[in-house]
Amino acid sequence: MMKLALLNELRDQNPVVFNIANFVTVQDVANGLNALGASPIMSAEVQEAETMVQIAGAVCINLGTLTEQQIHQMHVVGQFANQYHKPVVLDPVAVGAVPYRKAVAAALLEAIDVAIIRGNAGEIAALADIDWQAKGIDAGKGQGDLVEIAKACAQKYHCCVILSGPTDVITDGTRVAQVHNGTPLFQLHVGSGDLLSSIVAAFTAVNDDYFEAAQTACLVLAATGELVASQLTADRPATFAVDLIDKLSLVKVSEITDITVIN
Ligand SMILES: Nc1ncnc2c1ncn2[C@@H]1O[C@H](COP(=O)(O)OP(=O)(O)O)[C@@H](O)[C@H]1O
Ligand SMILES: Cc1ncsc1CCOP(=O)(O)O
Ligand SMILES: [Mg+2]
Repeated sequence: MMKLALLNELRDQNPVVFNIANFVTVQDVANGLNALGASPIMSAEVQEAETMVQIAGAVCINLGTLTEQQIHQMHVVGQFANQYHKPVVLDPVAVGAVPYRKAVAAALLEAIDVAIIRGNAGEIAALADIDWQAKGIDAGKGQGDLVEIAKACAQKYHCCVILSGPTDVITDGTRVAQVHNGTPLFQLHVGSGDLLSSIVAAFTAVNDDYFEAAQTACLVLAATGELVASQLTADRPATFAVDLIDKLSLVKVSEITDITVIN
């Protein structure tokens, strides 16, 4: 069930979201979370992993620019997150294009209980072992039914899955919700997916029904982007990115409710 009141809850609670981020989009993610009403913190040092997890309401692990040292940190952080009952969101960047990354993600998913996996079609299909032609960090092309792919991934890893794209498919392996809001401008801005994953983590920090938290996060970002795009006179990816940060801090529940397209 969609619960947009969670946006106000998030702003009241201002949860700390601990991100193992990539070096490409880290600032967008920090500013986007901050604007929305969460409190981002990034760390790459394994020595402070336990404290970071303790002070956080949720953890987002992004594989974007992984190194061996960081993979070790991801395992340590994930284990502390499970120990302290903090939800983990995994963003499996480019696992559909790079087999090494798929192996890293599979090992993490074996070792750690993850609340939500958030990826594009190419990434989620790869994790579900379904044939798809992913392209770098992008979804690429494939034939399959996106709902069935997302469900297969959720069933395989016993967690919620968000398969994002023009329509976001959200599933716990049985129940399915789809958010149809958004704008193609998201695809012209590198980091839209990373921001979504961290926003998903922020909502899991304030709501322990992860299927519900995932839906709200997808709708809030997609609808906010759609509102921003409706004010632009041409496709301006850079302006879109800046205006998106502004709108994430200004957007009201009523504005999102007015344009919500979900089933
Ligand atoms: N063509 C599109 N139309 C509407 N929204 C989109 C479109 N493509 C992506 N989005 C939105 O962009 C965000 C990032 O998703 P996505 O592009 O799938 O991630 P990634 O950047 O990891 O590939 C999501 O909120 C998704 O709903
Ligand atoms: C370009 C790039 N290279 C490694 S991570 C990254 C950013 C991925 O961002 P997103 O998946 O959110 O578009
Ligand atoms: Mg991505």
